Amino acid sequence: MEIKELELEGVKLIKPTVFQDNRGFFTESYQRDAWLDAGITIDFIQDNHSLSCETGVIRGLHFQVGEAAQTKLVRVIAGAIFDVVVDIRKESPTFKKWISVVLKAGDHNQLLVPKGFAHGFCTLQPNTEVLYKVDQLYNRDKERGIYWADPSLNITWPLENPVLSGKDEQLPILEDVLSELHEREGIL
Ligand SMILES: Cc1cn([C@H]2C[C@H](O)[C@@H](COP(=O)(O)OP(=O)(O)O[C@H]3O[C@@H](C)C(=O)[C@@H](O)[C@H]3O)O2)c(=O)[nH]c1=O
Repeated sequence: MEIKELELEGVKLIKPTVFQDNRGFFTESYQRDAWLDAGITIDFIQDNHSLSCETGVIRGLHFQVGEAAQTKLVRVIAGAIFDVVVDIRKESPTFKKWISVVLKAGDHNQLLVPKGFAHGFCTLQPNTEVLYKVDQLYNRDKERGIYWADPSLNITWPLENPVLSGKDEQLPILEDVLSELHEREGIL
């Protein structure tokens, strides 16, 4: 297993060991003790799985606030995504900075998204399936989102007219999300 620290503190790319043979491959896509030994001391309690049928679907940018904030461990088992992580911690030296990673089926890479970051992705192929583990349960009241094309973030998505959910179409820009959370300093 290899772990690469990416440019935003705490965001890691994890490459598990993969055993190839004449039948295909085998990999331990998650093994609690090995991941703990590698410094990923997170108690994952929920697994999520999404299918996006078309190329050019954007899901995001999403996060949960307060006690419901989630660490996510993201991987792709069919298709490919342009995966984006944005630092939304106001006190962080990298506040509003984002990074992207292409995750695709067959490369087995996983992206660790810490609490305090918004997450979203764009599908690069049809029928893309994303699996991710989270360390807090889904909480509809605590979920928030940022509009994918927020000009203050300047994310260079690989397309201009994505397929979005009705919810994601209506998301506010980061500045408005932060004003809404103003009363709750430190919530991220
Ligand atoms: C995320 C989530 C959604 N749902 C439900 C709510 C809704 O009816 C349906 C679809 O939800 P959404 O439209 O929010 O799904 P989606 O847009 O795929 O949301 C996901 O996007 C990516 C980028 C993330 O980072 C995730 O944390 C999550 O926010 O599934 C759950 O029951 N549990 C969950 O954990």
